[in-house]
Amino acid sequence: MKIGVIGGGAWGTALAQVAARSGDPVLLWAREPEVVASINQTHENSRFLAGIALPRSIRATGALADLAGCDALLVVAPAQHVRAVLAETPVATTPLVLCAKGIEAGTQLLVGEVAQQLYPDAPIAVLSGPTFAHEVAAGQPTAVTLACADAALGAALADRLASPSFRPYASTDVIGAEIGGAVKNVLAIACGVVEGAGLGQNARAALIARGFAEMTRFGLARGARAETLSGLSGLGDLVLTCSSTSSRNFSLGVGLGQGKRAADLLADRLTVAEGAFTAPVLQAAAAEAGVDMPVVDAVCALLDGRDVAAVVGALLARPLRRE
Ligand SMILES: NC(=O)C1=CN([C@@H]2O[C@H](COP(=O)(O)OP(=O)(O)OC[C@H]3O[C@@H](n4cnc5c(N)ncnc54)[C@H](O)[C@@H]3O)[C@@H](O)[C@H]2O)C=CC1
Ligand SMILES: O=C(CO)COP(=O)(O)O
Repeated sequence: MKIGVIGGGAWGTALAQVAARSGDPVLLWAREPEVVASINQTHENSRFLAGIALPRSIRATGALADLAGCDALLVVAPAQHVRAVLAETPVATTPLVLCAKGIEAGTQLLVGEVAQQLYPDAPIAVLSGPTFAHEVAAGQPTAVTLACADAALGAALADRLASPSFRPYASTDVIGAEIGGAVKNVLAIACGVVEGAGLGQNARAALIARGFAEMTRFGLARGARAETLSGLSGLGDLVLTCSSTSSRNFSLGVGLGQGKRAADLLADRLTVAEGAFTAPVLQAAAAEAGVDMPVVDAVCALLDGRDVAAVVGALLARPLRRE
């Protein structure tokens, strides 16, 4: 199975390396000419994944047309850019494995739904879980959810990507796998705020638990299965991203908690903090579905520039309720 990767950021590059562990050639499309040159000439992505030596079997291209002929495509562009990039990609019936974590602004579609809308005849899979790119690239043990409605194709993709340090778990719940990754990014911002504002470890644990309740309510309303939400792509990724400054979303929250402005924190960022884009879309989608998501609402208020103490105070002053 010849793998193509769409997106030469940290995660696309790490996944190209995962796919190359079999010894087979991997073709990676990157948007930036300097990334293409860096991978092809120095076998390193010095812009997005510096310090990791890549095998020569990974070749980079700046032309999406070159991906024609791949047997499966890993889609690793940021969520808000998946539609534009996929629209230029020769796909037809090639299986698409969505690896971005987010919800499209405007349409409220998960990235797998965007891909399905563009290519109704392409089988869709989702790869998601607790996966900091630099740990995966360094060969540290990692487990993910690999969800595909076609269980046989899901198993073939899992076999193709598995290695002693990368362990995919099969699922057929594509929606559930996507919702976990999209929602946890927003909750990670909230946990970063707790850190930045010095609110303590109790508050962080409470946010993880109550945030997971929000993820579950929203996920079930969108048709996700409870066991997927409590698995690697949901609770697993939530715990990872809510506990480490290696998370871009958590780090953004730390800045907000310190009273910095979202616009300043996001300006000139080289890397993507998906939760900042997902938060308002998720808030609107939850409101339309009649799902209560107070932590997500609080993150939106902070991204809009509201005062940290006022937002935290309002969250804690809500009427008491049953767990
Ligand atoms: N970095 C990580 O550890 C992980 C990231 N992800 C997800 O993978 C997706 C990609 O993130 P990273 O690889 O980390 O990106 P990154 O933050 O390392 O790099 C930014 C990426 O955005 C791309 N980009 C910027 N503007 C663009 C545009 N207009 N059109 C298309 N692409 C554009 C850049 O080419 C680059 O590939 C995100 O959804 C992220 O949540 C998922 C798991 C782990
Ligand atoms: O999705 C991730 C880990 O699973 C990466 O998280 P950040 O995008 O917050 O860095």
